[in-house]
Amino acid sequence: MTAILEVDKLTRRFGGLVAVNNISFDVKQGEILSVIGPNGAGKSTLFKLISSFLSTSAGEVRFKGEKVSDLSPHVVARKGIVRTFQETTIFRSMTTRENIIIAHHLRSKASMAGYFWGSAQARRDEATFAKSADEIIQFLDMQGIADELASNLPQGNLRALGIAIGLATDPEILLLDEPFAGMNHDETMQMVDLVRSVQRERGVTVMLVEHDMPAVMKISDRIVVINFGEKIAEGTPAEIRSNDKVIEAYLGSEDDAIGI
Ligand SMILES: Nc1ncnc2c1ncn2[C@@H]1O[C@H](COP(=O)(O)OP(=O)(O)OP(=O)(O)O)[C@@H](O)[C@H]1O
Repeated sequence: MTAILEVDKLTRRFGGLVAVNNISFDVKQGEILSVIGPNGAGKSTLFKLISSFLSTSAGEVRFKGEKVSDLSPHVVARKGIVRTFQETTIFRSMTTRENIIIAHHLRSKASMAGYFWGSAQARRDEATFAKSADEIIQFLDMQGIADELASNLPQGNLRALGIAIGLATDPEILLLDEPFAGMNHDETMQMVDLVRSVQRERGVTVMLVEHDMPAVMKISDRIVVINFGEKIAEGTPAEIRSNDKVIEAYLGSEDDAIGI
């Protein structure tokens, strides 16, 4: 598999603190790659650098060979690197379907003025977006909550809506920030299946940051482990599970053991 994303000697400092220190790894087209590490290891900072929500101190990120670090976040998102947050921006007073339709505007061809005046392009986009939203709703099996207000949805459904919103922007790489946080076992396993189907059936490359080790071990093709801002290991779940440096990093940390 070829690399779709290259993280090359990436560094980010906050004053005297080096939150991400000279980290390099590749993300292969179509894989699910998890980034793990104890609390404060630098995972969120790494994600923010990849999605350009933070500027780099040194090094760069390349998407299909082109440097994307230090561009503005919306430019990076339009190129196809889309980050969903723990609490993705969901309009609570809108329905599931309306939220997904709105999210499509990131890839809209019409200008804002076009929307205001109801241009032909804007009308074409609206029809396309509504059709695509229904297709995403079907794909994620959300028909039962399509017309429900987001404010009425339980946590698990909101998380799935976050993925739906991500898909609406037609991503090539989806960055998921703690997709299983706060979920019980059954909800987590449903979410694991959902993310797997996004990868398998829609060909989306997925990167995720997560603390839930059993879920990480189940879902990941490969795992990158960071500690104190540095990469300490990279490999398959089986390799990571038995890696001495990883076990040592997790011993005495607040996180659960590596899930052996
Ligand atoms: N904006 C900031 N200004 C100063 N320090 C920061 C900033 N953001 C993160 N840090 C520091 O950088 C280090 C890495 O933080 P980061 O949030 O990336 O870790 P993490 O691995 O995501 O942690 P967690 O698992 O607890 O979410 C921490 O010491 C944190 O306090």
